Amino acid sequence: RRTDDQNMDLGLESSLWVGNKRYRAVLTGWHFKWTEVDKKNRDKKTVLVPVAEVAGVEEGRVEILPQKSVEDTDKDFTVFYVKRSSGGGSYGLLWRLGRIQFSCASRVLRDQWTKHLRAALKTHSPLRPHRLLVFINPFGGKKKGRQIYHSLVAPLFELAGISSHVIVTERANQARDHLLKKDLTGFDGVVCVGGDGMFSELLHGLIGRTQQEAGLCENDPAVALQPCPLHIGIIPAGSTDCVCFATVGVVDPVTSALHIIIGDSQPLDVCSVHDVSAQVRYSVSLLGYGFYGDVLAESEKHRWMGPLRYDYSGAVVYLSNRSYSGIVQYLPADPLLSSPRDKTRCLAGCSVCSRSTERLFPHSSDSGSLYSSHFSQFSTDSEGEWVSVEGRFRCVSLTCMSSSCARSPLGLSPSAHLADGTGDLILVWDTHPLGFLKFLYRHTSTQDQFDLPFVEVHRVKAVRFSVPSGREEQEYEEIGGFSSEIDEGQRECVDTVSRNGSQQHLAQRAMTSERKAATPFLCGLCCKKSPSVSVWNCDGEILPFTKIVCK
Ligand SMILES: Nc1ncnc2c1ncn2[C@@H]1O[C@H](COP(=O)(O)OP(=O)(O)OP(=O)(O)O)[C@@H](O)[C@H]1O
Ligand SMILES: CCCCCCCCCCCCC/C=C/[C@@H](O)[C@H](CO)NC(=O)CCCCC
Ligand SMILES: [Ca+2]
Repeated sequence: RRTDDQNMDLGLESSLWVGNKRYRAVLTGWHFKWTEVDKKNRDKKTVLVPVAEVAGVEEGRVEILPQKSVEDTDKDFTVFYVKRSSGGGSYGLLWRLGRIQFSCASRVLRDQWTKHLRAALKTHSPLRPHRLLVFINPFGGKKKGRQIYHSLVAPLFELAGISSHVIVTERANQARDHLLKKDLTGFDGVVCVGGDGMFSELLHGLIGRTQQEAGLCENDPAVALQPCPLHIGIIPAGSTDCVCFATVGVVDPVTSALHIIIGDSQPLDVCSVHDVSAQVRYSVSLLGYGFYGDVLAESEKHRWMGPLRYDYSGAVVYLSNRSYSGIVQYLPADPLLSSPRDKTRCLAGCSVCSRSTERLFPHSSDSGSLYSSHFSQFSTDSEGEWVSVEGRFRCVSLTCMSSSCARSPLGLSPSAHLADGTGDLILVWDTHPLGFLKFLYRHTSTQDQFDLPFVEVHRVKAVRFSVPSGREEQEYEEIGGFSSEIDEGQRECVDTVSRNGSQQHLAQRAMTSERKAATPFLCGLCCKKSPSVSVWNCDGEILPFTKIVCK
């Protein structure tokens, strides 16, 4: 890194006026600051803005939002920058467009300021995008995607000198297909205006395109995937917007637009989900079987309700009181490095994530080989020991990030990291309805949802899931409250660790007294037929297969 002294060629210092107040403005390369000076030449308040957070510099007195207006005066210039707002209890995560209009003593000085500021921007913000491909889903969330983009985002992109090619989608998967097939030359990034489903389309399109160009078959679980050269920007306009919330910290189109403008980026863990034979799917937030799969399947019938469909379907599925048999195998991550029960939160500059590259790819020097060495560890099962559990579950969830969203401000796994190469596997064993309600309710508060006797959480590198043989074909089974069949299921639950191919029995799970006490209550709720197999919810999309291998 160069120091400020070495950057004095970009520096500038002079008096400037804002209205009738005099300021001393200083540009040092990395920073632009202005200090009000009183009549006795004493310094008052200083505002310091990193050059990397300057969104744009305009000649004249300019306003952008809510509408653009320009007063073309030849001694004035306007600087737009990222201003952290404490609104909504988000402690500076909410960003607004700050604006200051300066007057100079002469036009020459004004031109010097605009020239120096723009040069500093080029030098100190080299990762800013110049050309973006924007996909708008006009039907996501509350169907406001187009309005959000045109009124809040496009003016900011224009200010920042970004040219955008906008496509309003006319069908599902259009954005994915475009990324897979069309010419992407000249674009520095892609943007989705929509929800998690739209993000997922772009993710699949970009990963697929990158593998195609590298001549790789992404459906082959043994293939080492190539990293994607393009970044994805998310303008939230969906129902859950979990990827946006968990990465940016707030769901706010202006904040997201500003992150895109200044070239911010956040690496993300992506989980590949393979069927036995069919196409691979990718997940970054929730891969969920049981409750979350059922909620999604139910909610698809009520899309017309908009974001409310999840609340309605959540209640319907909760009342149907289902649990499912399953065999879960997982490869634990190194417990010395982090744990899903620690109290860390993964934010920008997270120490676990900043060391993750080194840890995951210890012998590599460039990103191409980094990825190869990462995935080669999964092609052989030599690293670590697979743990196997079998029984009846309310839900089995795998999340690569916290998956926080407005419904669940701390998320499915509050201390999950965004880019540490691991996911958190949450096993919720069958329990009585009130116990499960307690588990769900804790997602909405700061209470630990893992501190319950029927919940387990494991930080993992890979997971396999299947249903016990015979179950796939069996479409319905009689549940009849906590019937003898469920007790049977409980007795089935065994934890095993496979060591050198041999299965070592660890524990027999017993039905807790809490569960037994709830049995009569349950009978009233669920004496009806229920499917024996659930579906997988993969970031809000239903997977057409049950048996999966994830890494
Ligand atoms: N023009 C379109 N018509 C119909 N469906 C579309 C169109 N464009 C995109 N889609 C699909 O709509 C689905 C849902 O979109 P999106 O994720 O934007 O909103 P959402 O489901 O309301 O929000 P969230 O995913 O955050 O819950 C996506 O899976 C996407 O493939
Ligand atoms: C008594 C109060 C009970 C309240 C229960 C709240 C539980 C909330 C947990 C929320 C977890 C969201 C995980 C994110 C998943 C997204 O990838 C996915 C796509 O947008 N959303 C859903 O599948 C939508 C899934 C919605 C589930 C409700
Ligand atoms: Ca992770």
